[in-house]
Amino acid sequence: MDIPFVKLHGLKNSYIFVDLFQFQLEEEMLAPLAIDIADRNTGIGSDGLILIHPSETCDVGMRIFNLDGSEAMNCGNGLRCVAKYAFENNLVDADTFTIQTKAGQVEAQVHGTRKHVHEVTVDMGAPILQRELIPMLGEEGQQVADEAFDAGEEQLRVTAVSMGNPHAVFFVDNIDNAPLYTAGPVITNDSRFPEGVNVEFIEMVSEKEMHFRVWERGSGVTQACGTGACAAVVAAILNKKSPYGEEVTVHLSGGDLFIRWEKDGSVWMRGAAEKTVSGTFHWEHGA
Ligand SMILES: N[C@@H](CCC[C@H](N)C(=O)O)C(=O)O
Repeated sequence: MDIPFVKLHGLKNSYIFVDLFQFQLEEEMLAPLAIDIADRNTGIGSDGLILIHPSETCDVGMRIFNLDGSEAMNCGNGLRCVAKYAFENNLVDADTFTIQTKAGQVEAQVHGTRKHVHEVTVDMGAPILQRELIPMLGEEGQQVADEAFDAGEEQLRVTAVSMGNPHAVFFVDNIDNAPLYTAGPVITNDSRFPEGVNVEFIEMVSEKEMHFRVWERGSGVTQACGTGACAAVVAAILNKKSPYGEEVTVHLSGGDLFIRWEKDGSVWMRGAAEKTVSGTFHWEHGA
């Protein structure tokens, strides 16, 4: 089977995109295709697969599969890439439009021209803070902010936030010493998070600036995570390290994102999206 694809990335968090406006895939193909196409040794190489599809409720729809073939409900960097692709390929009429995700609807505004969108702002909606909705086991009805968290060799404090997908945020004094490769793969599968969790380590530089590293559920260490950056800024505000309503610069391994959380309202994400490669993936297993 020959599958047309485009590779885009948001701050080097890269995905292979298949446009289902033009090409059809069967449901049972999606998880195995994600594993094969994203494989860095035998496939194209990326952090996962994203499908851009027609939607009955929004201008365009997005589905995201991690490197291990698991499907996630949301992807911030993916949303900016989908917005860039949709506008540059005339799938949408205006520079502001809606995108359907499995976590709900968001609104994106592209910055640039039909030939080249360089930046996208997304209204990511309100964060979900109630423990059982993240979901995280424990006493229901409460927020999880600065709670003691036994991670085996590490005694940490967690703030848990869902941006449609679950995030466990840990503040550290020095990002270079964060236990990303040791605690990351353990916490992501911790039974206190029944659906797994994305794990973020944050060093605050000032009220409006932070360093960020992530171990993503289903993909491992990536260069950036858009929903993770949103969750990190929400966590900083819940812990009174940052103010409501002000843009916070998040320094990720792959570049910067600009995040703002309005009190009792939406989280706004602004950042780059770039296209690098396009072509046809000849998928032996799909033949
Ligand atoms: N990189 C993404 C998040 C992708 C999904 C995540 N690994 C999950 O399983 O929830 C982003 O930019 O938000």
